[in-house]
Amino acid sequence: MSRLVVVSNRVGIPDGSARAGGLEVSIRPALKKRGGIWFGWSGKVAEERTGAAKTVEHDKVSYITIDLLKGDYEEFYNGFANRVLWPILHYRLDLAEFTRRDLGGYFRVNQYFVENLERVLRPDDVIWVHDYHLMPLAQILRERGHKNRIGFFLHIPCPPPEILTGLPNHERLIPALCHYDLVGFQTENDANNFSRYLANEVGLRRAGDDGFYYEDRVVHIGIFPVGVETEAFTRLARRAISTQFVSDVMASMSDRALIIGVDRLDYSKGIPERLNAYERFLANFPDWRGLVTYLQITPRSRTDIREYADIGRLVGETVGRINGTFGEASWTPLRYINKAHSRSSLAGLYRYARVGLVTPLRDGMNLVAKEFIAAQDPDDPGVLVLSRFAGAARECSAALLVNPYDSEGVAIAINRALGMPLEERRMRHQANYAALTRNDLTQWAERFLGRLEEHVPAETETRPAARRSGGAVA
Ligand SMILES: O=P(O)(O)OC[C@H]1O[C@H](O[C@H]2O[C@H](CO)[C@@H](O)[C@H](O)[C@H]2O)[C@H](O)[C@@H](O)[C@@H]1O
Ligand SMILES: O=c1ccn([C@@H]2O[C@H](COP(=O)(O)OP(=O)(O)O)[C@@H](O)[C@H]2O)c(=O)[nH]1
Repeated sequence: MSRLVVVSNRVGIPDGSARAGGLEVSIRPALKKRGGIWFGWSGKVAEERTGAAKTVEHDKVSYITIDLLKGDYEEFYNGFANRVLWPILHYRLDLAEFTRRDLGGYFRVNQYFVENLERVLRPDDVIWVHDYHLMPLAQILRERGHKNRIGFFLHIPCPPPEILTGLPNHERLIPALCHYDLVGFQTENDANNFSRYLANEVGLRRAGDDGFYYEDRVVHIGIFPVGVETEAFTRLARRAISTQFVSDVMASMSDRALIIGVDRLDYSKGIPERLNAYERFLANFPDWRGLVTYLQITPRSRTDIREYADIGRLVGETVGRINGTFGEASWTPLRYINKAHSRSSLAGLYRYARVGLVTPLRDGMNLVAKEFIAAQDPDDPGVLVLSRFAGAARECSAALLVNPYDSEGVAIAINRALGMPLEERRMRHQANYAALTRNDLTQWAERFLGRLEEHVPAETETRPAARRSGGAVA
């Protein structure tokens, strides 16, 4: 079996810290099983380029990281990746702030990744690149003569061509993905949007059921919804429920029903809209006042970006308003926490909660939704209220699916979840849990890598040059 080299902006070095972010969570077990290299950013900003990558060896995996310079961090991470690609791929053209300087920084850092990566690359390595930070990586590697099999997985949504074409320089960025052998998406919708873009905007010709001819090669497209380690997470939750941490939370609840939300502080997660829905719930279903507590765990994220600071302020104000309006001396309706929690603590809280609120405005997958399901006691499960715009809604269709923009509808769903009869809760939970076991995290990685490795090596799979411009292709 070839050596696996995973490349992503974030690298999950196993240092025991609680970090919020699904990409790290999803890659770690796959690499642990197969071994290999995990290459990416250290998360540190350095004064100058030393050129030295740092390596940590742990359990068959070499974690190799490089620092970014302040300018790289600003232009690549805060700039083009998170102020342009993140909002646009989450359907928020209105929030994108494009500058040519940031675009330059994006390509410069991708080039820097490649220069460091090729020091450790072997010709038969299988390279798996993750996420929107590194879209041009394969093109740069190919231009430097690397013929490895290279796959790309997009963890976040891919919007329709009508939105993608609003991305400045989309003509350079999106077709760059065709230098990968396999491009994977979370849902059918994302994959179809990408295919429509390639067919209609780039004018590529289809190659079989799942690919397109591009220059002298074929790019394959696949759907690989990220899963969780379902059974392991269930065991974690079973153990965590009796820890001191969860016992302390329970004791503080005075038998009130727990509603829980866990999200990075990100506008894509729909937190203000969710809080408005909770406010509506308290207003429209007054019998529940004093009987529920909503706990929102929201670690800060991307704090140097204005939109993230804005959303932080808005959430803080909304929490204050709700507690001020509905709170009593003996009851706080809403607890809002910015501290990141360990997965074990979260697992225990999910199991104890009666309702999980996962209502992003748009989300690639949302692992919190799947973890909430995995954590439940099958004999007495809580209910998941889930946005229809989260990738997880495809598989977890037995959740109460809601439109996160409709605060009254979400309020009704919260009321329904809290009052749901045991039989219905069990049926919904069983259906969702079965969907998770059909596609857990190990299968996700195996399916992606299996598909990547089943194709003949890139250099031998050549086809006639594709049409590079023009209208739709049948
Ligand atoms: O690295 P950060 O800027 O701190 O952000 C954290 C991660 O957020 C995003 O996660 C996504 O991947 C999840 C797993 O597939 C998916 O469930 C979720 O819907 C996505 O939003 C981002 O894609 C990662 O690159 C970041 O590391
Ligand atoms: O305090 C926290 C908050 C979140 N998470 C984890 O971070 C991941 C978040 O992934 P998700 O796909 O829900 O969203 P993302 O943040 O990647 O957009 C999940 O595994 C959470 O359990 C965590 O470990 N501690």
